[in-house]
Amino acid sequence: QSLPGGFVYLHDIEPSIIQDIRYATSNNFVGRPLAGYGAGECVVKREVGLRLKAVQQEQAAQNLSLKMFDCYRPARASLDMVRWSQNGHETAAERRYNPKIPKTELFRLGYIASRSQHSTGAALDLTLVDLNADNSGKYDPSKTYADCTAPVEARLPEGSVDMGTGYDCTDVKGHTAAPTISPDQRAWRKRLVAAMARQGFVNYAKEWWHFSLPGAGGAAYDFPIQPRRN
Ligand SMILES: C[C@@H](N)C(=O)N[C@H](C)C(=O)O
Ligand SMILES: [Zn+2]
Repeated sequence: QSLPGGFVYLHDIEPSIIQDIRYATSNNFVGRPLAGYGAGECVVKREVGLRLKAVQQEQAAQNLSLKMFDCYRPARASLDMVRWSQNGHETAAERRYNPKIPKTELFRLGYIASRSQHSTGAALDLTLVDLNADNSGKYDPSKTYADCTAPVEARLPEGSVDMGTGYDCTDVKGHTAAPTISPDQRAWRKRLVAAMARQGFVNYAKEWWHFSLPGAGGAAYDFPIQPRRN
């Protein structure tokens, strides 16, 4: 199954990496699947995939795994995010992701890009999973969770280590060097940043979960993400 532009399915390179591609589901800040996400599959440039495999192999020795939240993002999905930010209303469920900042400000403040590096295949959103921990908590759309800056027990469950905020928490607490997190949370962030850096990935200071591989990008793509064939 060939993809355009040298993209591959991460599962075909390293199936042990956990994938929870949130923009293919309703469990994200928009509250519905985004345009172009026809399947919850992490699609990456081959070089990016090989480096993720190396990170995964190193972490597996400590009983940890990477968990991908977003990989290649079709350009139409970013335009969908722009339209969402301008739709004139904000729900309580949406504000769980941006409790202090109106959604109309998220682009200007750099939390979402209208032309994202994700569309070039050079950017990734991810976290770490402790394979020894109880990761059984599942997101329940009928539940009212606390916002993404709340203690982990009160936030929506993500089945991953406690990084101090949930994924896509557009808040100063989500900044990688935020001073308001606990020593354990800081240690997890440092661990992820260091592991990714050893394979050349660079973290984005405003989002502990967002990394890019300098030089891996190039043109932005808009092909939809489709189910992987076995
Ligand atoms: C929206 C968030 N997950 C993200 O990836 N932000 C960066 C800035 C982007 O949109 O490229
Ligand atoms: Zn990102």
